[in-house]
Amino acid sequence: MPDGTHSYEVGVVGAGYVGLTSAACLAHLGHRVTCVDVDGEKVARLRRADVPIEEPGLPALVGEGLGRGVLRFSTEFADLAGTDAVLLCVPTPTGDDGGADLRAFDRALGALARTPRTGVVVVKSTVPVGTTARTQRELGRPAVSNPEFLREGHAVHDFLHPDRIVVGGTDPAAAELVARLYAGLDAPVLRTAPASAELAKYASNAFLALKVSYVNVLAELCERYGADIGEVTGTMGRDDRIGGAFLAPGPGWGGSCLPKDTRALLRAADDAGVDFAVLDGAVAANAHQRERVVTKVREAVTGSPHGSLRGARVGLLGLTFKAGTDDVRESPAVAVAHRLAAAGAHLTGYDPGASGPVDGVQLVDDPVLVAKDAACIVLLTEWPQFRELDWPQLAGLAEQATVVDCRNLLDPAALAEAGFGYRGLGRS
Ligand SMILES: NC(=O)c1ccc[n+]([C@@H]2O[C@H](COP(=O)([O-])OP(=O)(O)OC[C@H]3O[C@@H](n4cnc5c(N)ncnc54)[C@H](O)[C@@H]3O)[C@@H](O)[C@H]2O)c1
Ligand SMILES: O=c1ccn([C@@H]2O[C@H](COP(=O)(O)OP(=O)(O)O[C@H]3O[C@H](CO)[C@@H](O)[C@H](O)[C@H]3O)[C@@H](O)[C@H]2O)c(=O)[nH]1
Repeated sequence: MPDGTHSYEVGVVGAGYVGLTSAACLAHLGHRVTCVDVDGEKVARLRRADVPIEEPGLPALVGEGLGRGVLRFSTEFADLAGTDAVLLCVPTPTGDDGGADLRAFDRALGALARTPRTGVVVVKSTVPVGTTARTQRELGRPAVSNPEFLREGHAVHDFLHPDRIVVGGTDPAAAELVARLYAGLDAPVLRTAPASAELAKYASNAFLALKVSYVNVLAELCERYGADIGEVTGTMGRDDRIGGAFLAPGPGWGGSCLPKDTRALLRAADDAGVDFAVLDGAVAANAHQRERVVTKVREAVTGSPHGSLRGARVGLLGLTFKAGTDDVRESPAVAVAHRLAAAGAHLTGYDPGASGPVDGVQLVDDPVLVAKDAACIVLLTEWPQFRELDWPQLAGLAEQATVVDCRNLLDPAALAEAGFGYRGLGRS
């Protein structure tokens, strides 16, 4: 262990993006970690160091932990007995009323209640305000809110190099123990009330959503007034108060977190009788953005924003919700695909990482093939390799097609030279 740090017995519940990353990284930081998941098949794979998700650096860390005997996987909560702290990293998806569905979380709490000697309960799942206090009451042992801010595709890096570590607890000894789990990291530890920690997580994700919606509407304005979105955001981003990140227009924000957390925050605001119209607006703008992409495809194929796509061949580049992940949960690319399919288009799609089939899309294993007989190619995910495609070769397969570049990834001049029409977002 590095100087000033202590090795703990740590339990992790849930071996997904957050749980598996936390387990492997905490083992790397010198703790002894037991990770429990209800999915027996996943646990069996992990015991063989076979990591089921695409995250750079994660297979190496899992292999390292298993090899050193400081990381183990189990389906049994009983194996968490004797731990100093247990991190809850189970899903909290959207429920029927838009708020967080806490059924998996409550099942994990029930199992933990029946497991002796499991120390501090660390709430890492994103949960509504009050959940950590309720956990402490129900289990009769200290609970601490410790929200996670890692991004998919950068999970290991973000876990090991966080901007901040939030520790929200009312029991000083428990909060101190949680802070010490991360003693090997160079990051400020923010001690807060549990409610503040819980709300800060939702507030951060909703603010990111707001920022992207803002820029997507700006891109539409740029098109109307002949301005260039890259020049506009380049200017905005130089202002430290605004910051240059999260200013890239796209087909809308998606993924497993921003949409569900925005809905949960709106539900919480509604329950509290607080008008959060600014966030309602961001959600509406996000739905509009998908329609805007479909309208661009109609224009590209028929010359009219209202033209029919029935029978039109459309090629899709990218299906994941962003580049660098295999995750298609709430992917805007998939949402656009479903709208195009409903409008009668025949869809071919390619993605270098997507983890499964997408309804209505015929998947091909070579990106060039999406161009075959296509009237339009829609670039939906910003995989950098799409820039390097042999665009003249694609143009040869597609007769007089237009590329709708929903990530402003490509060079319009190079595409024109290859023989493609080009439409980006907020650029001419
Ligand atoms: N994915 C992210 O980038 C991210 C980042 C920060 C926070 N979060 C939050 O972290 C939580 C987990 O998200 P995730 O993306 O890691 O989920 P995930 O779906 O990738 O993984 C969750 C895992 O929990 C397991 N599980 C479900 N119920 C269980 C139970 N009762 N006992 C034991 N295991 C159980 C599942 O089998 C699954 O392997 C959510 O609250 C999410 O909002 C996610
Ligand atoms: O300038 C931008 C930045 C992002 N996006 C889109 O916004 C969505 C979300 O992207 P990102 O935030 O990178 O994805 P996640 O991996 O889901 O990470 C978010 O959600 C996690 C789960 O809560 C948090 O931990 C992270 O801090 C938070 O960034 C994706 O569809 C992106 O394509 C844009 O369109 N333009």
